[in-house]
Amino acid sequence: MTTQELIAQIKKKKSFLCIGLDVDLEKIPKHLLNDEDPIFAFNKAIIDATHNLCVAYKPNTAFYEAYGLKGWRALEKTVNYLNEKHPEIFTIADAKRGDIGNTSTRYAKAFFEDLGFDSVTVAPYMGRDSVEPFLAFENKHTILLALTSNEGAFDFQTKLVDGKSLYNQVLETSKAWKNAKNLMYVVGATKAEYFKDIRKIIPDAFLLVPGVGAQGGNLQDVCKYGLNAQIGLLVNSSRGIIYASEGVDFAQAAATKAEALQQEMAAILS
Ligand SMILES: O=c1ccn([C@@H]2O[C@H](COP(=O)(O)O)[C@@H](O)[C@H]2O)c(=O)[nH]1
Repeated sequence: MTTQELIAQIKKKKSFLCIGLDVDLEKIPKHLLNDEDPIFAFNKAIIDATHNLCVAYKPNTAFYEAYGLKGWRALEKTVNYLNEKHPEIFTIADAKRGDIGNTSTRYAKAFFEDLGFDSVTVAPYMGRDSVEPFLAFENKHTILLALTSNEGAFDFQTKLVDGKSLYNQVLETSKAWKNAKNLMYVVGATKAEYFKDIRKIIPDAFLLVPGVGAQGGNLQDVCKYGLNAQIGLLVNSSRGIIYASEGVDFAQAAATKAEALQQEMAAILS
């Protein structure tokens, strides 16, 4: 998907909501456990109920890898379902990959070509040659970890290196990489006070912003400095939406939570 197609979808739906599909069999409604593929059954119901309210879905691959082959098959069925039924939706494999160049190429092929995701999250710390293999794919997007939502972000990412914080160095250095137009960045909603400085370095890039909902991040705070002329934000909520109810009404309850965020976004955009 091109960035322009993503922006057009955001404007049409008045939403920059990304829903995280982090499926935990211990948290999904019990009646689904009788299904042949409970993970996919859960995702399909959530997608059917919420696709008009969001522009992206982000399965975190850890939640699928944890179930071995069954999990990978459910992940594949989920992204196939999205690509077939809702091709306008932006898909994010939250896999946090990155390795030496030839290995990164295999990761990129796995997520972009085999599974057909629009984007994948990548860790920047092995440097340029570990990220450029992902950037080589036309109309696919590499979402680089910049300033993450967790407490541990302060262990390294905010530390000064040559007078600048490490996450700052990640943003500035990566801008010069080949095909940098295919870069987006992860910035946690819990770090809203950093958005002003981040936008000075990367005014035009899209930011994937996890941490609203269960982690306590606030949409208004993120938008104050995070929004740019092309919107430039994908704000993610996972547990806060998909586990709104444990009952048979779970998908409707998820839609109600998603709609509350979408309405807040529509008001901000207007
Ligand atoms: O900095 C980061 C990077 C990734 N994540 C992931 O996003 C979701 C957040 O889930 P919630 O349930 O809405 O808290 C999850 O998959 C994380 O692994 C993040 O939270 N922070």
